[in-house]
Amino acid sequence: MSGKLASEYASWKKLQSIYDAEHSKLILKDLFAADPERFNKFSREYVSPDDPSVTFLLDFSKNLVTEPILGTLLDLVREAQLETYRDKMFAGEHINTSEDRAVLHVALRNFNDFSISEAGVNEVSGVLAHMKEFSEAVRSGSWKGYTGKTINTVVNIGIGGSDLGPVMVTEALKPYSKRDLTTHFVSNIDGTHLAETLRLCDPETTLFIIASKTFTTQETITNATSARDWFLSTAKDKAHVAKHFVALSTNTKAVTEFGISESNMFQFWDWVGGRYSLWSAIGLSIALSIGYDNFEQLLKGAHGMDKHFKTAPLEKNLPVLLAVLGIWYNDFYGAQTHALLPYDQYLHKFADYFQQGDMESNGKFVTKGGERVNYQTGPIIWGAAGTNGQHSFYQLVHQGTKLIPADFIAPATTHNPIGHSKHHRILLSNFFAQPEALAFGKTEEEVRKELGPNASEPLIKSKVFEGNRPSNSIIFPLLTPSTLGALIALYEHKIFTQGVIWGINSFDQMGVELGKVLAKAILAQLEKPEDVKGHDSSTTGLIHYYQKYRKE
Ligand SMILES: O=P(O)(O)OC[C@H]1O[C@H](O)[C@@H](O)[C@@H](O)[C@@H]1O
Repeated sequence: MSGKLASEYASWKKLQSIYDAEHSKLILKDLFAADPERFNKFSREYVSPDDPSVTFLLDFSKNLVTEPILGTLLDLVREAQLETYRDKMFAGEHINTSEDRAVLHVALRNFNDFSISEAGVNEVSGVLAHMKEFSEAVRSGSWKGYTGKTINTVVNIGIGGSDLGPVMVTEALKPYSKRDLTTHFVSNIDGTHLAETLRLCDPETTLFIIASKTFTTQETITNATSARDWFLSTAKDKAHVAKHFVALSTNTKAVTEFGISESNMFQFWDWVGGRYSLWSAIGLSIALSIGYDNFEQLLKGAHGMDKHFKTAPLEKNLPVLLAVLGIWYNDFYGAQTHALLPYDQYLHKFADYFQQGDMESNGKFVTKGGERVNYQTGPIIWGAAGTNGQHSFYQLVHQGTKLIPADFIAPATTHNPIGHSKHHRILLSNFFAQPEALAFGKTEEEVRKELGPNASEPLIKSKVFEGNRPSNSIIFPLLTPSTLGALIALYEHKIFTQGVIWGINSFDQMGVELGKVLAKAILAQLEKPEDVKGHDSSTTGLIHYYQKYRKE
């Protein structure tokens, strides 16, 4: 972000020559054998500066790095002036240059430690107070529906950043949820998503949260309008909307035009990016589900990680370490993807969440200065909760032809210790075993020994695990709101660090625009075949086929 392409940095060039000269010699088995201190050197324990109970261990010793390589990766961070850009972000400078905006999700969870002067920042506590008051009223039953009944169902209507964060966190923190308040999330424009959700709802006891930063997103406004129609088909009187619809948005005008009064609107600001917005009013469904105090713990956990990111030296700075390890594989080893593999069912949406968080942030081929990069930027993020993935895609991770760096994430203690934690011990035995198998594999010699003299050559070859496949492991005591907050912020700052090194703007999302524009144009042509104009033959042919078979 210093105006240069990352590939022009001296440290980048040095990393390339190290990779060329040494990568064939970087064998995890040998690295561990040569240094009994490897785990101690390449692992760090995070303890929140605010609360010692918020802690986790990051073990990155099973990565294809040595101390000199890590040192050079950190030189790259220095050359890219990460610390300067980080401080600019925390100070509220407009680092989202294409949209001329500050990037201040850290201000949403700032408990007076950072002084930030940007319009709206002084309104954060007022919105939080509104969220507290409202969520407590709904949860206590004092907020009534239009027939005087207590609300027992919440439907969040939003998409992208106005959906994925709340979904992921309410799933992750289910043990803290009010079990008699059901939360649903409707995002897809496919009417099936809304229809199947409304089947589970009673208009007298359902609260709709319309979550949209812009309040212009086609999917959300269409779903919200249909939800309101469904509600009014029973409630009849428009005045009842006030008890059943609230909005989370930056766009007061559009919210009031939709028919939601300003008093039922929870504000946020243009310096909150959609994919960084779960900490804002967009988190209302989280506060409703787990209670405001737990929501505040989530914010506090993230704030502790913000302080760590802002003050820890680079070699101890966990987001920075994750970022440079990712760069090593993405830009030098040619890895295309990065897997997030939580061994915790509650985190089953974690990878989905960071698909947007990472790929919408760093999926860019142009630098902030407008130059096309000549290196890889954001990785493809994917993953699933363990152990399900083991019975699905791990075959390729272990024995496929691709290098797939992965983060294994697990709690030491489960919220559901059934069978005296028997399930959890089995789960964790897999959490420990998979990175071990990936790193150290199984040699041909070992396979031969195991199968005995009569085994066929093809069978022997098929059972060899080459190993040397890198991973990080993150383990923490228990998945609490504050620990989850810290984990999310860890990845947010990792993404920030990588974006700074690649010189791209991690905070705009121009790439989602073209499809939206084309869909609008096509929507107007769907009625009659003769209206279908201006497309290639493939698109025209597809639309004509649809027109032939559509029923309504
Ligand atoms: O909250 P909104 O304005 O409805 O936007 C929802 C989503 O729209 C687009 O896909 C992008 O801009 C996302 O970053 C955003 O999260």
